[in-house]
Amino acid sequence: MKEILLGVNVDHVATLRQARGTNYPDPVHAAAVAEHAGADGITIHLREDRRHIQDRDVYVMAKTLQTRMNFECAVTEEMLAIALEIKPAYVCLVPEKREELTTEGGLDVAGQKEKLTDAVKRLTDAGIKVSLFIDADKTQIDAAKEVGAPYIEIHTGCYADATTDEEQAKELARITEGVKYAHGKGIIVNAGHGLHYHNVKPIAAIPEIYELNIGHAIVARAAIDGMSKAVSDMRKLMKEARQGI
Ligand SMILES: CC(=O)[C@@H](O)[C@H](O)COP(=O)(O)O
Ligand SMILES: NCC(=O)COP(=O)(O)O
Repeated sequence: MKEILLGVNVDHVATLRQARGTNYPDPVHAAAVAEHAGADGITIHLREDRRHIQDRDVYVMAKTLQTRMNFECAVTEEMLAIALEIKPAYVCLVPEKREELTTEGGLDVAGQKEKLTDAVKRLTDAGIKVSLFIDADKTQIDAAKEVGAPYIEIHTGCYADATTDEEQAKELARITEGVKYAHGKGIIVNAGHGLHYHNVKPIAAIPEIYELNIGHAIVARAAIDGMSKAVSDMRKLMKEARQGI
């Protein structure tokens, strides 16, 4: 069965740095260690409120990453200008609310097709592969196809936040159906948000998923075991899931 790729999100290395306004820990350093440990790519989310990743981190990583950058950002002129300047391999357009603790849901593509068609075209014309961070919802998947996005990233937050086995099974079924529906339409399907060492395998086992973007849980594990082991342990779980172990 095809290997599933791992994008390591280093946002929360920057959260620890911002907590004290120091210059350590450096997400640039963390990204290099994650790449050495086998990460297939590095994801960073430059939020409008700069609560964790800073502009400096983006510009430095644009020069130092050995794998590839998945630049997550809101659909604003400010962020599109930065993306068009650094030209990362990937841009993932995500919804953002300043008051949110973390990303709460998927982008409403269906409700802003014209704006997203324009953003996707501008980024694609610059040679950037565009992904849309959406819920496992057929209307949103159809809209993603309509606006020309070659990739989507299915939001796995409700699956991760489920409080009962029944709810988690229902969310897994919903994600699985959405992944297969999108794949059937020729979209390359990633997934992420809230995945950790005890819930990743059922998602990684979905054969049509191309890549998982995982951050908070890896950074948390790195605080105990180090980034290298945190990344290699996650990759091992994902590989086992694909092998049906
Ligand atoms: C879009 C997504 O799921 C992640 O990038 C998530 O946003 C991590 O960053 P926060 O924890 O700041 O939301
Ligand atoms: N798009 C998901 C991501 O980049 C990481 O989300 P999380 O693992 O930090 O919840």
